[in-house]
Amino acid sequence: MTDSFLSIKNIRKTYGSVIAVEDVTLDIAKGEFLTFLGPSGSGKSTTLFAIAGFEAPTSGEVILDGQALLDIPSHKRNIGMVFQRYTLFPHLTVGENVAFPLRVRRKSASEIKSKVAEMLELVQLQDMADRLPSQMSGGQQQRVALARALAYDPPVLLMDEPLSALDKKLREEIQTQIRRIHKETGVTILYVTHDQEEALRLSDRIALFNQGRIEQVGTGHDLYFNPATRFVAGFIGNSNFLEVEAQGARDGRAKAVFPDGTQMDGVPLHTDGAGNEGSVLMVRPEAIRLETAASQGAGLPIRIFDTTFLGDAIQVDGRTSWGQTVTVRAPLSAGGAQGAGPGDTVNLQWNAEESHLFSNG
Ligand SMILES: Nc1ncnc2c1ncn2[C@@H]1O[C@H](COP(=O)(O)OP(=O)(O)OP(=O)(O)O)[C@@H](O)[C@H]1O
Repeated sequence: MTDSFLSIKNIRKTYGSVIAVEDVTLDIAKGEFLTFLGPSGSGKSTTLFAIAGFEAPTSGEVILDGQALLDIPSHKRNIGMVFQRYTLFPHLTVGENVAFPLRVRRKSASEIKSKVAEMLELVQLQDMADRLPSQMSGGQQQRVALARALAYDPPVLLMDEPLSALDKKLREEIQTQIRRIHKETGVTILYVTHDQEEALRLSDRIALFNQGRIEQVGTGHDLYFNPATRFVAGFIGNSNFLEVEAQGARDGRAKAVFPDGTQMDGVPLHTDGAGNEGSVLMVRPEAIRLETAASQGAGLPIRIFDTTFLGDAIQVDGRTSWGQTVTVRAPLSAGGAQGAGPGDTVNLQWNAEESHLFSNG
């Protein structure tokens, strides 16, 4: 990305012998909504805290709008923050909470008044200015925290799992509000979550963390359809991983040869990250078509051991001749399981470019 607004360069953080963040480099555009997604302990919060100034990284640089941030103390970085635990001042009303950062910045009384009104309207809490935080629900408190963080028009807003304490329905409601507020204000947002659905719903781009590194950065679409590594393919959405040999690698593609001799040409080939042996072919359950043996279609034969009705689709679970389990999601609109059930053998087909080979060999 050429128009980098926030640059994170080679951030590394160690605690004694623990490597919390190994080496993170990332450019974020002005107005972008970028999410750090990844399993617990993968280094998301540590990276965010380095930008916030709560924890100095062991090495690396952070540049915001041309200015080096790491030598500036946290409270002078002018960055907005919203965290998991409600961090409102309990003895101040909602209005006073939102006014707080403006008072610290010595804004005039009239400016504070109009800004507080504007912010409460933005988070749709205009009728609650006089309440205390303890008189509000968790979701409302997080919206006040958001209003307070945005009150002084920070160039960047950092959010660390802000919705993880809320139930699913409330989370989805506030996600919709966060999207709207991002559109209306144009603020650059860095958001941390371990919930892939939340990341897909909110983000322009996602940086997927694993063991202190970013495995891939891209749109949700990129990560879902073009995963760069086995880890990305396994973390986002559902995938089948099948044992395979990759042969005749050429121009980023190879032939997949399964243990039963079934072959598929022209599968996109990726060199996988460290820690994985051999080769696997990854294919999504919904990318697979079923051919019943009667139609004599080619493909990878499996023996079905279970079918499940999912409403709009049938889930078909089967086993290859060498004992690997495969899951297929067969839409009813495309004929569902084609009349096949447990005990039947069917052939699986898919377009080569809708699968991926990950290989270290
Ligand atoms: N103060 C600390 N002392 C020692 N190790 C730490 C410290 N803070 C974090 N770590 C370790 O650094 C690694 C990264 O932690 P971090 O909190 O950044 O992960 P995360 O991806 O944000 O996880 P979560 O989703 O659980 O918050 C973890 O292994 C963690 O145990």
